[in-house]
Amino acid sequence: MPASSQPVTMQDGKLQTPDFPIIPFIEGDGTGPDIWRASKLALDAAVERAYGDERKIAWLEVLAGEKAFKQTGSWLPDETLDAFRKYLVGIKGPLTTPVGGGIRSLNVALRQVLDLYVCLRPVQYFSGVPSPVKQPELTDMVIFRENTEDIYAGIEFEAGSDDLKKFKEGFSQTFPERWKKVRFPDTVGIGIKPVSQEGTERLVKASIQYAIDNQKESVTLVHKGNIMKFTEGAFRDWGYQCAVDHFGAKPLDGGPWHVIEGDKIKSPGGKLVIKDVIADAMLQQILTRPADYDVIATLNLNGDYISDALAACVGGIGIAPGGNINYETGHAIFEATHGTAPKYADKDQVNPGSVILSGEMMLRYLGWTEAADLIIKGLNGAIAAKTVTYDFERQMQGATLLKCSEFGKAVAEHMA
Ligand SMILES: NC(=O)C1=CN([C@@H]2O[C@H](COP(=O)(O)OP(=O)(O)OC[C@H]3O[C@@H](n4cnc5c(N)ncnc54)[C@H](OP(=O)(O)O)[C@@H]3O)[C@@H](O)[C@H]2O)C=CC1
Ligand SMILES: O=C(O)CCC(=O)C(=O)O
Ligand SMILES: [Mg+2]
Repeated sequence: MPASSQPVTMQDGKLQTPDFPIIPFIEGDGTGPDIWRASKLALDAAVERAYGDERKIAWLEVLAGEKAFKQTGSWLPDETLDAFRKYLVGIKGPLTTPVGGGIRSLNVALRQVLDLYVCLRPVQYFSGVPSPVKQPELTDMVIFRENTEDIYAGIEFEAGSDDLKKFKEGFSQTFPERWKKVRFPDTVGIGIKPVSQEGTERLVKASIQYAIDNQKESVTLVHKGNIMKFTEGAFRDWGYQCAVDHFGAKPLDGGPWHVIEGDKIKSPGGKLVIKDVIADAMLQQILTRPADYDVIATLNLNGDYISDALAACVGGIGIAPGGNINYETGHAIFEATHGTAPKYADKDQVNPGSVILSGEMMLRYLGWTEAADLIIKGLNGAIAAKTVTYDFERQMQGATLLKCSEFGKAVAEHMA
């Protein structure tokens, strides 16, 4: 790192980015190292082309996942958490979470420990990308996924465990009638789904503010509140309440939809509609009526499902970026929507587009818009030239197949 490198800081609610910011990064498991090499090349190229010697990212590798475990015996060393705490803004590759047993998700742990309550996942179509839908350009949505609560909080009791025995005793004694409703009580495993008004409010508030700042027409609260009334249903009710309390929303045609109007609303229609949709219906609406949706505010698990489904509509998770953000403290870790794609590990094959675009989001978050714009230019150029990785090439007529590393270079070359 250059001697002049400094941390990003938050002052009076505004992020301050020095010219040589220290940015911690996690390479990631599986395809992570391949993707990171390609992404770093593209990100550094954008910064250099935009600012010459005036600005440069001082990358600081921090460990997590398999690499961390091999080197330190810890999956998520304290030093890594300390670095993200200290340097505020970072980026990461995907980390493996075993199914059924083993360690709990390190990705979720990072979000919870740093209280990165918004998982921001913009889903937009890049011209020329192959898509399974007829009009992919109609999909232009931004997901605000609650990132710290819901079933992801990890309060689970394994069937047959001592903890579950204790839980069952307490629950069955306190709520005997409810306990009787459990179909197979001897072999049941139990998960708890915490959803709070505070957690909902800060997420929905951020989503409405984003919609106002970006002249969007609607925010849709997506929930399964007909079935999970006091968690997902409460999310919907608290979401509408948040629109009323913080933005002066008024009921639309008697409710439950609301509308925000006034000087601060600069959307083409002059109003911002706050509406809600039940999650299963939403998963078909994104295919049948994508143009009806702009900003999506939803709970953790719904947001996870909707992210991959929406990404598929615009070309897949090879090109689906994201950021985990706490808007009050400024802490943010940018990362792709996809996982480690283990069958492609070390083959230099997968699309680094999601991490490159996550880096683009990070540059914009840091206020380095010129470099962020160059990433978009480079990516558009590489796609327009039909020089793409396997995931696009297999669906494109006349495309040239590039390796992961070659795609990173192609993005950099098309910035010119
Ligand atoms: N934030 C994180 O770190 C996340 C971590 N994970 C973890 O990742 C691991 C693997 O999860 P899995 O369910 O297989 O999901 P993945 O997202 O890793 O992979 C599923 C499929 O998506 C496609 N894909 C993924 N990444 C890319 C890419 N960069 N370029 C092109 N195509 C891509 C591939 O499709 P195809 O086979 O068609 O080529 C791949 O087989 C799990 O341990 C999971 O917990 C999962 C999500 C997020
Ligand atoms: O933490 C994981 O392994 C999976 C997380 C995930 O799928 C996501 O955040 O989209
Ligand atoms: Mg996911």
